[in-house]
Amino acid sequence: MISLRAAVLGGGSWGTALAYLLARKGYKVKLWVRREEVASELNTRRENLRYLPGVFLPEGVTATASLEEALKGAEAVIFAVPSHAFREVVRETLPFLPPGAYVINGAKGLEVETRLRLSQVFATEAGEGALDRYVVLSGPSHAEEVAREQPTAVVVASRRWEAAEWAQEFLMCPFFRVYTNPDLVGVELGGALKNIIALGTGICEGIGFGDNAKAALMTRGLTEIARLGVRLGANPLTFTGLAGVGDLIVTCTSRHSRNRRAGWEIGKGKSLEEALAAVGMVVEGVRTTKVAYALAQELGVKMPITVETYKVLFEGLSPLVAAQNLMGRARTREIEEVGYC
Ligand SMILES: NC(=O)C1=CN([C@@H]2O[C@H](COP(=O)(O)OP(=O)(O)OC[C@H]3O[C@@H](n4cnc5c(N)ncnc54)[C@H](OP(=O)(O)O)[C@@H]3O)[C@@H](O)[C@H]2O)C=CC1
Ligand SMILES: O=C(CO)COP(=O)(O)O
Repeated sequence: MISLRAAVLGGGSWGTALAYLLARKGYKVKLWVRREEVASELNTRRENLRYLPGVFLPEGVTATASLEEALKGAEAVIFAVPSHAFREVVRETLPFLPPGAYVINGAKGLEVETRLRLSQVFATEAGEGALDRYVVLSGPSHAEEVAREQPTAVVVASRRWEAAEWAQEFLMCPFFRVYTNPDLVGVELGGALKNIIALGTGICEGIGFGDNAKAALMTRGLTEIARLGVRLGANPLTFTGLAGVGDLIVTCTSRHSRNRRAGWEIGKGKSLEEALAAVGMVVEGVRTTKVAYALAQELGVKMPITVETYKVLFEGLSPLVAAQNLMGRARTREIEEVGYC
């Protein structure tokens, strides 16, 4: 077995699951968390009680609150912090990033203030050339299942094949199958935008609607994800893959999804703040809805589900009225690009 050194940044559910996976591959893993007391609890208990209870960390994982220590000698640095913390953590990481190390980002979101994808955020901090070693990891992969070695298939994308293939080899193991895709833009957008639809699906379930409504939201949601994605330069085929429909299915249907759960709480009548408190973990779709809503207005892209979700989250629109608004839209074709002969 090849013994590599990896730094995983972020001790939430995803960082903990990825640290578990890499240690099971025989790598030496440093798991960086921002608080000293959390690092020492992880090292003594060997369990992340708050974010991933019931999973025991293999011996190869050592937690630390020092970025310098985490990054020392790392061949790969895996970011698993929420997207709103990504720029700040990248900035703090850069002085210690070993030259030649690959950067793999597992976060699924967009930066609210700039509306940038996270690879663009990375490039603004680390320089454009650093993207040659930057890889995004996405696809249907709930931490709770990965860390229990349940079969999972994901996708890695980079602007350089060599970097994507390196990450593929680095991450792949019998319970974690990794595909490559050259479409960095599409893979990033698929992972971020599906969370909006998962919130919508959760709301719909919370209201008490059935499976027909859920399937309609997922299908029409995919249409608007692809519309915005293509407008931003993505390959439409990416949205038929793991980072598109794959992640959409899992996030809209899984009991593990925090986005779906937050939506469900809202559908049941909770405010956004109450729903987020009930979930107690990151709900990326809330910020992503803000960004996608702004991009849709600015670029003139039709995204009715995103617009109604935005109004429910931020303008106090009743979920029931949002559903009526969607059902009452003017009649239209399913595939606008295909005409009648
Ligand atoms: N969970 C999953 O199954 C998957 C998650 N993802 C993505 O991974 C990313 C991380 O999510 P996840 O692990 O689930 O989140 P969690 O809510 O489980 O944990 C968040 C973690 O981030 C830490 N954190 C929050 N703010 C900062 C900050 N400013 N600096 C450093 N650390 C910070 C928290 O630390 P503290 O406790 O100190 O606040 C906590 O350890 C998200 O973008 C998510 O979409 C992708 C695939 C699967
Ligand atoms: O992206 C995920 C699974 O692929 C995690 O989704 P949630 O953040 O909704 O739990």
